[in-house]
Amino acid sequence: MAEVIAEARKLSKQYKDTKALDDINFKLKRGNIYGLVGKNGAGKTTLLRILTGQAFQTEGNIALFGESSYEGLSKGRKRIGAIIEEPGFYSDMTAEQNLEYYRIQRGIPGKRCVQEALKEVSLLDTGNKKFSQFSLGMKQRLGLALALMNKPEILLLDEPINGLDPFGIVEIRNLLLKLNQEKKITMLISSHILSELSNLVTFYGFLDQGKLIKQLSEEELSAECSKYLEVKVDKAERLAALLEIKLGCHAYKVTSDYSIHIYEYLNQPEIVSQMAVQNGIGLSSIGLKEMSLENYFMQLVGGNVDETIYEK
Ligand SMILES: Nc1ncnc2c1ncn2[C@@H]1O[C@H](COP(=O)(O)OP(=O)(O)OP(=O)(O)O)[C@@H](O)[C@H]1O
Repeated sequence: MAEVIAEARKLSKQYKDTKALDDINFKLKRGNIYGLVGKNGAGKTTLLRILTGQAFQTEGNIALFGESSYEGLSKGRKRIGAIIEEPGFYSDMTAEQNLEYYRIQRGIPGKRCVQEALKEVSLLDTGNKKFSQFSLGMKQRLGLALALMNKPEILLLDEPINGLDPFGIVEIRNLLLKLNQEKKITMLISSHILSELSNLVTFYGFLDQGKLIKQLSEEELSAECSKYLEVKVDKAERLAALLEIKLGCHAYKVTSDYSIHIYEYLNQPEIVSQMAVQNGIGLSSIGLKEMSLENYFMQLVGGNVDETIYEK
């Protein structure tokens, strides 16, 4: 079992009129890339800010590396790198000059860490180029270099992919994967776009109006978003019984009295429809459906959309 290196227990944060976090329980395990997904205002930044000590909870507590005392948290925070707000880089300074400025300001000993961090994010060769001449992707990577300077074990990244073009998204995603796999850095990454995190995240938490409404692994999410036959009938329970008895099929989910999702026979819906009709079940429709990541998210946080591939 992987070690829990950051944890929130019954964590709430009340701003004057807003409950930004409401009874959050979550665990970040070593080696994981945890994706925190929620619409704007869901509370993602607030959670990250509490972990870094930039904000304080009104109820509950947090633990870092198993420690929840004031001293323990201060020590733990030295092992974290974070990009929560856009770091204020100087536009007329180079990548190296900007990092050197922050190195001194933060009291990080040894100049070498600047070059090492720039190397990690492939910005060593930017030479005299000023920050103002950087692409958005380069600016994001410099932010990441800043967060890497203290050789963190955990990276907390607030919307690191926001605003990037598709090329920039792939670049940052690959970089984060490399840091996770080669440097064994555990990550907590927030986003308001679920699909941005795919191919990157190992565990998801969905935050809505301050509540962590669902947590699941990448495999579980893929299974929930897989293709299925949606069958609308007059008696879903009876169809379920027939699926088991007549077809030996257990891969189904009854979603209402009149609807059932079947994860087999995707290319042979007629097997299901014939069996239903032959056994006196009223069939009103059968169609192949697939839940996209964004639609899954919408369904969780209030919308209700899905995609039909074909309808019979
Ligand atoms: N300093 C503050 N004072 C009052 N309310 C705040 C403060 N910071 C955040 N909030 C409120 O708390 C709620 C959660 O905000 P938070 O920034 O954590 O959400 P978020 O999911 O990160 O969204 P976004 O991506 O838009 O930043 C919002 O309703 C926000 O308006």
